[in-house]
Amino acid sequence: MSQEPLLRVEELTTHFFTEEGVVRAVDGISFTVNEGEIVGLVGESGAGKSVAASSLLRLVESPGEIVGGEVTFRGETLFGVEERSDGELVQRDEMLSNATMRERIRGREIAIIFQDPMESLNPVFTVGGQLREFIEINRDLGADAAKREAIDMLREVGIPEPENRYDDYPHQFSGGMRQRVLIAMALSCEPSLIIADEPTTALDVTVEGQILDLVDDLQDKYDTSFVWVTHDMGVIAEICDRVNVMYLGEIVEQADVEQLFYDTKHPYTQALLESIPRPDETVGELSPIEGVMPEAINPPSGCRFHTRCPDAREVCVRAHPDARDVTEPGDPPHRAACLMHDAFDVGYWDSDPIASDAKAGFGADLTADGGRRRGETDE
Ligand SMILES: Nc1ncnc2c1ncn2[C@@H]1O[C@H](COP(=O)(O)OP(=O)(O)OP(=O)(O)O)[C@@H](O)[C@H]1O
Ligand code: NI
Repeated sequence: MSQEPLLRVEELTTHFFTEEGVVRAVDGISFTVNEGEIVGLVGESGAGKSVAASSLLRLVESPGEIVGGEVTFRGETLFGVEERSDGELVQRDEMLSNATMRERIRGREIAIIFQDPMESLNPVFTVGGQLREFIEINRDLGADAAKREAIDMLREVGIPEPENRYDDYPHQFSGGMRQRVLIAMALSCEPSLIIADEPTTALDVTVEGQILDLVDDLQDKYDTSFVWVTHDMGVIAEICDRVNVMYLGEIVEQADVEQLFYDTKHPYTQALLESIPRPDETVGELSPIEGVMPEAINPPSGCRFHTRCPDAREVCVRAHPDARDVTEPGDPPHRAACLMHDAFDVGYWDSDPIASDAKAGFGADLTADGGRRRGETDE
């Protein structure tokens, strides 16, 4: 596509300056979102997904700071720094002001939905009242028109009898219903982009499935683009068009969902895929990822995944792979940051394999399911 993407993220870098050291939460990530696309950001806990999501809207709080890179939305600069001749990083002139971000971008053009609806809904006000007020403020509608719109939106996201539920308080709604309310709120200003940070993670699978179906339908209807944050490859498979796999602040693989699942180019993606049930495999083949993700304060040298990678070789300890083009002929663009690909040409195949946590089984009891090792899964 030659068209400028809706959202373009280049080398975005967000660090936390803590007493223990600098946490490199997001360390130079680049990706795009085109009109009408659902783009996934997937990785384990601590990978940097949430920090990346909030960085897009400049919502990072101290001691965190966006220290590099660029974010543009429809060609406008949401964030951008440049290096002055004396080496100092300064904000670019065209970067939108805080007031513009607050008044025009956030909520209106780009909405964000968080995992916990109770953080976004005020428990002392009614659900309908909050939705109405949000619509009044952001769409310059009068109270009556905003109320009608609020009820329509509640109906749209599948709240039964919305006129009757309008005056209920958040605690009178189930978790799934509250999440639907947040989706209604996000959609009510007809934004071009919605950033969703694990909005279905706290829900049971049935309700999660219903919400993902709803998002799919609404996306078709409104042509809204999404950045969808999740740690769950199953969710990625269900709704995403393109996917970015994150590990320790970096994007290690980037591809269309089809290629990511069936022509996987990074061992970390492979490991994530092996840890979820797939319709084409039996449950017995499930294996949790070995080891725990290291700290982002002091990431491993070379490839950050080498300490857990089943394919790690000596060269992986030394050479840091930036993502490169590994697209197969005839396929859509595919990038991966793994030294085993020809694109890197660092002598991976001549390098000696090393023992990683994965091979030693070390740290296996720290995996989410309480320590089954590769090959020990239930039949
Ligand atoms: N306020 C903070 N101060 C210091 N470090 C932080 C802060 N917030 C996040 N981090 C660190 O940034 C890194 C990325 O965190 P982030 O919340 O983005 O991970 P995530 O991928 O969203 O994980 P999860 O799936 O658990 O939500 C982690 O190492 C985390 O400890
Ligand atoms: Ni998160």
